[in-house]
Amino acid sequence: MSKIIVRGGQRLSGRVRIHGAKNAVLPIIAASILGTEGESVIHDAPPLDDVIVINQVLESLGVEIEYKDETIRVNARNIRTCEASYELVRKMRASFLVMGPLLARMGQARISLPGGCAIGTRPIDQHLKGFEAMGAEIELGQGFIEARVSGRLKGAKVYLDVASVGATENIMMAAALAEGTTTIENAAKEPEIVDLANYLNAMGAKIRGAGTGLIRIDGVEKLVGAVHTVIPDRIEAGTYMIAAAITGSDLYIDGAIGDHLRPVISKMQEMGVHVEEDENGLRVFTDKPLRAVDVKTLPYPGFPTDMQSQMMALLLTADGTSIVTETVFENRFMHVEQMSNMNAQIKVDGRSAVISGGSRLQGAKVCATDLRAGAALILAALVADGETEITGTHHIDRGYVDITAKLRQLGASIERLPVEVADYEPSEESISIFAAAPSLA
Ligand SMILES: CC(=O)N[C@H]1[C@@H](OP(=O)(O)OP(=O)(O)OC[C@H]2O[C@@H](n3ccc(=O)[nH]c3=O)[C@H](O)[C@@H]2O)O[C@H](CO)[C@@H](O)[C@@H]1O
Ligand SMILES: C=C(OP(=O)(O)O)C(=O)O
Repeated sequence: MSKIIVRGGQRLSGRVRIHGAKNAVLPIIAASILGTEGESVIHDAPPLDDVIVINQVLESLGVEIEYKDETIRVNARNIRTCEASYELVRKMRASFLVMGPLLARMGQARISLPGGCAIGTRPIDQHLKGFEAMGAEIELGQGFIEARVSGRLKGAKVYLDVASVGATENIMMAAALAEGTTTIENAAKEPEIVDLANYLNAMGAKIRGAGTGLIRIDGVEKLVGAVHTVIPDRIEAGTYMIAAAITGSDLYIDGAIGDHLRPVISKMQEMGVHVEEDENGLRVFTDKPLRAVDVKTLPYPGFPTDMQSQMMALLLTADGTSIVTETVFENRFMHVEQMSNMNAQIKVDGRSAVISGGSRLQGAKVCATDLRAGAALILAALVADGETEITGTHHIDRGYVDITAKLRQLGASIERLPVEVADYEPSEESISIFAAAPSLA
């Protein structure tokens, strides 16, 4: 266990390299299960705890994985079991993404319930609705979800009640090997969906419309290993864009794709931040005090919920009052209490938070309650007076490669220290993102 110590007040400068996207590589690794022949080679796989966990899930199924220098080689010719254990699935919700590929290839899958998490209940009803529409029988019991189909899954018309990223991915992977055509209406449009579809198509799938609300998948009989390079992480890029703006610095975000970050760029420009785009990345800098703006999270291409807490950190430094409305997850304001310990002036009213900008942030002892909350606390700490100590760093390690080293190299005063178990409050278990009861509703 470790804690991160930040001493605020340093200007940053230079360039920071953006790693491959966590939320793209996880479904891509899950999809590699579908390759009955050949090897998949996945480049730019970021060295993150979540990537290690999904690799372990695949290995537990009998898939051979080699992970070296940000490249993963997958040989999925032999699947030994169709059951993903509680021990692994509890570590990471996205493990549930192996359900679609296993069901399509093996005709059965038994996965531990992924459960809710700190940011909301996170049901999986839309995933299951899609599998059922394709002919699967679903049984729930003893903390497991079991899905079976005799013969192949059948193509079906699936309308998603919510444009769920995970359900779109799981159904798309299952449909790739189904008999006949599947359409997903009200599909999620995130760039990570497009990246997954590109990988599946390289494996031999026939998917059209990924990135729009209507995806059409003509099922094929066989998929084979393929070579793929994962897209850059737009949320990691957005986090460093805010690091530049909050510290009044000038940074080059190497590898960021402007098109994937349109809502973040627009909001930051509305605040008075300068963003210059070229083919290799983005330059972000400020030359005047920032203005307050209102932000509402929405599915892509709306403002990403995964950038909400970092944006809130930036709004704390703006002139005036901002309102942030979270519409994607019902409980994603846990950073507010931690930020309040740093003298942030924020009032939460249901799904909205009213942020009074301009009060000086003070260093404090705070806890990362989830991944992006942790990133936002680091950002706030970069401009706080004095020292901030952040625990709960295992959440941050799920989604940011070497965040302390990257920020230090840009000029931040930041270090990671080991933490004595006795000093660690609240306990890792009690803030576990998997603590809440599972929900299917
Ligand atoms: C690994 C990964 O890619 N994680 C991302 C993914 O999570 P994830 O795929 O879990 O998020 P979803 O898009 O599924 O969730 C969006 C909303 O839909 C609801 N819902 C979802 C599924 C379902 O069957 N029923 C249902 O009601 C959820 O409770 C939530 O309110 O998209 C989220 C929304 O952009 C991001 O915050 C996560 O970083
Ligand atoms: C919520 C996130 O991830 P996950 O869906 O893996 O919990 C995130 O990346 O911010």
